[in-house]
Amino acid sequence: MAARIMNLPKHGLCHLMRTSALARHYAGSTGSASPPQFTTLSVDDKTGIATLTLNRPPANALNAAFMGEIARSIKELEKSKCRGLILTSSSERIFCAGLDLKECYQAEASHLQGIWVALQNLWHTLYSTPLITVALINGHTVAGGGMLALSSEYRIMLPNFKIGINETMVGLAVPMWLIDTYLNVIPNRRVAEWDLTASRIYKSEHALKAGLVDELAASKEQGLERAVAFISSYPKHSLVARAITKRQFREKDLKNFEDNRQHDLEIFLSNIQKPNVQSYLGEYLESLKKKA
Ligand SMILES: CC/C=C\C/C=C\C/C=C\CC/C=C/CC(=O)SCCNC(=O)CCNC(=O)[C@H](O)C(C)(C)COP(=O)(O)OP(=O)(O)OC[C@H]1O[C@@H](n2cnc3c(N)ncnc32)[C@H](O)[C@@H]1OP(=O)(O)O
Repeated sequence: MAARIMNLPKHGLCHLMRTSALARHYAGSTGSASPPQFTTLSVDDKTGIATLTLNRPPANALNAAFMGEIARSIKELEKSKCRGLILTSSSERIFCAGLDLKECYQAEASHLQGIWVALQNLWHTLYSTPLITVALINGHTVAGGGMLALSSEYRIMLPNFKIGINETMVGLAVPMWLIDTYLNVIPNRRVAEWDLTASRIYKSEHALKAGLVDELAASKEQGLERAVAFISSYPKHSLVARAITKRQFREKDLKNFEDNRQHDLEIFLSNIQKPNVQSYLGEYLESLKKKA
């Protein structure tokens, strides 16, 4: 396979687009269009499949710059001839630990707003992309990390890791757009309600049984092979119709989100700044440190 790192001359436009009008326009909603810091992107010339590797040690915790970078890469890939995207992690233990909680602790309102808007934009971009998306979950993925995995179309996970949405455990409600995303994967409302209210975290093997992930792979290499096989299973001639069909399935969720985007931001800002939530967040961060 002739994979290229960062340059996409045959498939076009990805990196040229960082300075194009579209990239500048997009930067308005996904953060500044500075060069990638926290991800690497490679595209296989033969298959047109891109692999975006999350690389923000130690936990791939999501801050605004990181989320903006992921969202911009997706938008750029949409403009190239890429057919599919594999999301994975450079870490051997953690796919993504969700929002960077250190940046949510005792932060200015404007900073918190930037984080939440970036999270909203990232969700919208990934959930609505016409690209065929696969999350290759080669480590733990919780909260915002669970969001990345669940917004993708297909999930391949390595054994012995954790996946789930644990927001109620950190004292906060799960937003409607994430409930809709969860239901798109686990349509059994009772199970979904139980999982999200109880902050249920699944081990890989149980996640497979529950339908939260689609396959387990023994290694990252095997997972990559399976991800390529999944994306390649869609014949080229079906891609446009496929993308329209995917969009139709997700349209209602996207519209609900757009209708409530501002309200969702206000709820987050109000909750995250509450003294009891901040105090709990401080303790939670200490507990993460003490584990080391
Ligand atoms: C307060 C919540 C804010 C808003 C939510 C409100 C509502 C919205 C609801 C849903 C929308 C979706 C968005 C959700 C918001 C979030 O994402 S909140 C994030 C919640 N995340 C977590 O609770 C994960 C915490 N981490 C872990 O459980 C474990 O680290 C993990 C299982 C991922 C990996 O375990 P392990 O391999 O043992 O690693 P360590 O625990 O040792 O961690 C390694 C280092 O990474 C640091 N770290 C881990 N997680 C975070 C994090 N989220 N932010 C910042 N830093 C993190 C950890 O401290 C270690 O650092 P060190 O090596 O000690 O320096």
